[in-house]
Amino acid sequence: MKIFSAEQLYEADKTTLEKQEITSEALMERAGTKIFNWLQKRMQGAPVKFHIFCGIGNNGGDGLVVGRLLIEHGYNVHVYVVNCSDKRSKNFLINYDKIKNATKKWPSLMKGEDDFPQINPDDIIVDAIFGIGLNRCPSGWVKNLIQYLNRSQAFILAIDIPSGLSANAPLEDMEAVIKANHTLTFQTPKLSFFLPETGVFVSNFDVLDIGLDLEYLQKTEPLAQIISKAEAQRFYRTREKFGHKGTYGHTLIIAGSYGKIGAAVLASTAAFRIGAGMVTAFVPKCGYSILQSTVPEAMVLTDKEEEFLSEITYDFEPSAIGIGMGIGKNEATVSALEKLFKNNKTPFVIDADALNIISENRELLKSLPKNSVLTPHPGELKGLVGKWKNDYDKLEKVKKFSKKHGVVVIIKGAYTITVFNDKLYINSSGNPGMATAGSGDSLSGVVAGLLSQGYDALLAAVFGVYIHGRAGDIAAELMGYEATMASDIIGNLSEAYLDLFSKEEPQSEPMA
Ligand SMILES: NC(=O)C1=CN([C@@H]2O[C@H](COP(=O)(O)OP(=O)(O)OC[C@H]3O[C@@H](n4cnc5c(N)ncnc54)[C@H](O)[C@@H]3O)[C@@H](O)[C@H]2O)[C@@H](O)CC1
Ligand SMILES: Nc1ncnc2c1ncn2[C@@H]1O[C@H](COP(=O)(O)OP(=O)(O)O)[C@@H](O)[C@H]1O
Ligand SMILES: [K+]
Repeated sequence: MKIFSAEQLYEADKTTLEKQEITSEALMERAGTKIFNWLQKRMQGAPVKFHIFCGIGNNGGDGLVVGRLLIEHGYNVHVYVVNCSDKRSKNFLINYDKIKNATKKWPSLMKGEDDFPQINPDDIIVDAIFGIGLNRCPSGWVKNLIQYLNRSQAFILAIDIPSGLSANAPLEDMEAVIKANHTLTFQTPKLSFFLPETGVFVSNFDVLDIGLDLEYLQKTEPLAQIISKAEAQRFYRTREKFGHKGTYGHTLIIAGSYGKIGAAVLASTAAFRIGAGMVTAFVPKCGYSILQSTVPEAMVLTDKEEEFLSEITYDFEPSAIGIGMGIGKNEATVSALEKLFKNNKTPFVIDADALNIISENRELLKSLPKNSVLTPHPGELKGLVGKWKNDYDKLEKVKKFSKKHGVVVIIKGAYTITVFNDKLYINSSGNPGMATAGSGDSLSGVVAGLLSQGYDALLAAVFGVYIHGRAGDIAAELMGYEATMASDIIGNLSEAYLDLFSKEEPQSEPMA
């Protein structure tokens, strides 16, 4: 699924009106009806009280449509106009008249704090104050209203986007945003939903298809692409009947130091489970018997040093190298890394301490093999690209870094984002149960294992992140978030593969 900017959505809106020969009023009715149907399906006429807060633009117009439809179906509804300006939009005004014709209970005009209504914790708030047309931070009594609604404990359903949040621009005032319990967004989710600073205001969301022009949506280059099952299915490469272990490559995992040999175990196992034909682990001497007994399928090479890596030598041609997990930052390791980078054209996955070493020895950036996949968590990323002002600034910095060094960067976290040049791929799988030691090591093994099977760097990154997250989801379904450990994620890579082509259970009946 594509993510479009607010500007592109306005353009899509315009194209839709022209091509479908409908009025903007009809499109708003369509959008409001979708919201109403969503609510009706869940509420089934329940006598709960709805408070609908409408701004004076088209987001407010949507709120008025929802209010009218709820009233017509007998719900207990109170509609408020958050009257922050006289510049009401045309479709707001049309729907303001329509709601006045539908009920004697006209919307209340709010002009300040004195007009704030009483809201009980078991009421429902519909937030239609601002949509994607937000052009400045909410301030004054409108900001106070937003805070008042957030404090109410009532369930907040945001229309299109929580009011105060921009679709694709940074947040200026954290205190002036609706903290929605659920958001119903039109046509495509907005970029802000997926970034840690702004995503917290959205929590859950559903996308409602309002039938914007398909051709426009298909041909327009999006801000970002969401990777879910449908995309992952397209990336998957089938195993050949006459394939042999050589066909699926030989992954070299260079990892571990004294006390952190587990990182090598996890990455090597993950590389096998994702389908690498062979795996060799290169570890300090102290890792030898650990590797041989925990991953008997792997071959093991050891450094001359007992506790850390100092000279990386091997006598075969790996098809991919995963390096850095748990290696520490010993001086000897730094020069071993430098030599390895300079003398290699093998596809690399670079993780953890290898990233920290690069950050602290910037000249290493020059010998970074092109098309490497870098897998930083936020702390490691800061070392690579410097501090950022906000999440949007972070994305720009990473795009620049990716372009300059010709590498793929996986920004790990909830909604891991893979960046290649100026393209963004947002992962949809994964869960907070994966916030556990070693889950990053297993991701590095997964991506290295895919590279060695011939997936190119970008595909290995994007597909690997999806499958890893899906394995984490399946693990968490079985064990719960808290109990999930990195080895459970690896153990469920098999299920994640099988799930890729399993028939989807129907999740809900089609909307009325
Ligand atoms: N583009 C589309 O495809 C569709 C959009 N629709 C709705 O239209 C919305 C966008 O409508 P609009 O462009 O009218 O914009 P909004 O309704 O989001 O708000 C814009 C209005 O609020 C004012 N405003 C913005 N920020 C403010 C602030 N901080 N304090 C006070 N006033 C502020 C603006 O000056 C303008 O008058 C969408 O979010 C969606 O809900 C739907 O009706 C259906 C189709
Ligand atoms: N809240 C979350 N939701 C989804 N995925 C998460 C979440 N927290 C962590 N993850 C995933 O878990 C992995 C953690 O990696 P990392 O921090 O490097 O762990 P470690 O260094 O301990 O191996 C990443 O793939 C990340 O995307
Ligand atoms: K809103």
